[in-house]
Order: sequence, then structure tokens, then C-alpha cells
Amino acid sequence: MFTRNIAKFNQAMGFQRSSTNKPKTQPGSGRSIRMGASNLCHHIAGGPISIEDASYISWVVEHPSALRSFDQMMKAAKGKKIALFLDYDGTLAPIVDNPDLAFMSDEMRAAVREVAKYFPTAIISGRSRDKVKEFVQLSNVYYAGSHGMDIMAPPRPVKTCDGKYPTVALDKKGNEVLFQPAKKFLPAIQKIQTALKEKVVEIQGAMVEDNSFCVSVHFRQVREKDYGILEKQVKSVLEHYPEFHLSWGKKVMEIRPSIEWDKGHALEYLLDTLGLSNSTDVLPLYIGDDRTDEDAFKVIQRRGQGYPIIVSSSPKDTKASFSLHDPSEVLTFLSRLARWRKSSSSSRSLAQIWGVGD
Ligand SMILES: O=P(O)(O)OC[C@H]1O[C@H](O[C@H]2O[C@H](CO)[C@@H](O)[C@H](O)[C@H]2O)[C@H](O)[C@@H](O)[C@@H]1O
Repeated sequence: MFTRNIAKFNQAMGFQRSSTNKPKTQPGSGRSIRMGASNLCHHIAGGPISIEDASYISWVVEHPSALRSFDQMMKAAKGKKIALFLDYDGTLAPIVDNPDLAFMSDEMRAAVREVAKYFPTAIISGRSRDKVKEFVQLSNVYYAGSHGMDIMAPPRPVKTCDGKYPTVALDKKGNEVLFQPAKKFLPAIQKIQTALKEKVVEIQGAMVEDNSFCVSVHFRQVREKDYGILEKQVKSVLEHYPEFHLSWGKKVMEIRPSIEWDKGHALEYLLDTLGLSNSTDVLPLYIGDDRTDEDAFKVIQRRGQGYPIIVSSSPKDTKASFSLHDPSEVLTFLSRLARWRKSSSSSRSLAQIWGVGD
């Protein structure tokens, strides 16, 4: 194990070559980007490195830092329309013990506000749409809650992606479109939530979160010895609801209706409503940290256009092409993206391009 990691580290540092250390072709760029060992040096500055660091370094070779690759990424983006998609927890806000206290910093808010002036920007979260809006507090971004099952889309003509879930409605003013493909499951979701609350009340640290079209059962603060019983209780509730399924995120179990709709579909839907789905010069950029974000990464990979970026401080299996270490790197990346657009001579504000203001 140790030898393997050291070998990876040597490879990452360029001490030896291996067949996996090939230049990666990034979707959207149409060109190869190689991360040199020199770009990784900041990770080892200051002394001997641990096995974890070494394996992270070799993972970053395969998923280059979006900060260190920024110039190359933007070179390939020139003349293209960038659309920005952001996850919330673990991306815009750091992971904390209490989900109710997962606030984003004022600096992050300012960076998102700024970047949204130049690029159409949407937040796609597992939280309820209202909750994520309450955290983000910006009016110049679009919000998709419940892993994309609750979208407040741009005020543009809408056609559904596949015609399968035509639950589209205009709001009272008739200028924004609410898309809720799992609407018919709401009564069942509420029952599931009530049942879960009754079942887990006895388990210290467990918490049930209402995410509108899905429910989260948190176990970050549950003692290890109690996890088994918690999982059993959750599964016993789900037995009565065959149209729902269970998935796992970061110390959280998520109960969702089993419909063919995820963050990837939400991304496609938003591109569609923005009038960007058929353009060959569109570059969707998606930043996220969790398993459910992989669905959006896959869509970008399939389109062969755009940049899927994972936020992670440890190696993980992912479809993302690029990486950022943590939300503080996300902040730096977004600020840089806004500065890059601002300074580009041909830049026009989003207000000019899309008729959207802050
Ligand atoms: O799609 P996301 O916006 O990333 O939402 C996914 C889940 O995020 C939240 O839980 C996670 O963050 C919490 C706060 O940092 C943390 O306590 C928890 O352990 C994490 O799993 C949210 O509370 C969930 O409902 C979302 O499903």
C-alpha cells in the first residue's frame, strides 16, 4: 500500500513516467492540458508529506486544479458563452455539523453576485429551493432545489426537455417559470417525513431535514454505534413507499422519489430555458462536491463541452475533469472568473446580455 502511494507520488512529481500520466483532453477546450509537478508544489511546501497527501497529489494529476489551469481553461473559453452552475453545501459553504448553520461567507456571496453579473448563474442544491435562497440571498441567480426537482427558471419561453414531466407553471406575474417534476409525490413525501421524525426521535444526534421534494436524515452527529439502528429505522419507513429510494451523501441519507430527474437533468433544463442548449459555443461550468453532482458532471462530459469541477480535499472517484480543494478555492476561482470577464475588452454585463439585474 505504502509502496503504491509512494510510486503515485513519484509519478505526480514527475520522477517517473507511467501510462496513466497522459495529457488529459478537457471537454470544451479541445486541447490537451498537462499539469506539471511544479504546479503541485504548494501541497508539499514545508516538510515531509503523508501518504494521504501523496495520494491526493497523484489524484490532482488526473484532475488538475481549476485554479492552476485557469489560464488554459479561459483561453479555450474565449468567444464562448459560459453558463455557471454551482452546488451549495461543501461548495459555496463549508460542511459544518449543524445543517441549519451552513452559512456562506459575505465574501463568497459577493463573488457569486459579481460572477452572475457576467454569466447566467444557477445554484443547484439538494436543499429546498427556499432554504438555499435564504442562505444565498442573491436575486441575480437562478435557484434549483431538491436536487433539481424544484426549479425557478429564467423568464424565457420554456419547452420541457423530454416532454415527460410537463409540470410547468407561470407565477402570478407570469414572468418566471416554476418547474416541479415530482409534484405529485408531495403528499407521500410529507407522510415519509412525519414517519421518519417519529422513528429517529430516540436516536441522539439524528436529524430529519425537509428539503421539499426530498428528505434528508442526517447522521453526522450520531454515535457510530447508533448508525446501524438509524439506517434500519429509515429503511423500515421506506418499505411502505416503493416509489421512493434511498441514497447516501456526506453523513446524510436522502430519500427521493424514483423519477428520472437529477442535477444533470436540471442543468440541461436550465440550459434549455436559457436558450443555450443547442449552441455549439456554450460552455457550462459546474462546480460541486458530492455524489449527486456527478450526474451533472456526466452531462457535461456527454455534451463534450464545458468544465466539470469537483471540490474535494481527498481523492475520489469522479467524472469531473478539474478540481478545487475546498470552498475557499471556489471563492478564489469565482473571483478570478469575474475579473477575467470584466477585463476582457469585449465584455458586456449580464444585464445587457440577458436583461437580468441584481
Ligand atoms: O446539493 P447540496 O447543496 O450539496 O446539498 C446536499 C446536502 O447538503 C446538506 O448536508 C450536508 O451539509 C451539512 C452542512 O454543512 C452537513 O451537516 C451534512 O452532514 C452534509 O451532508 C443538507 O443539509 C442536505 O439536506 C443536502 O441534501
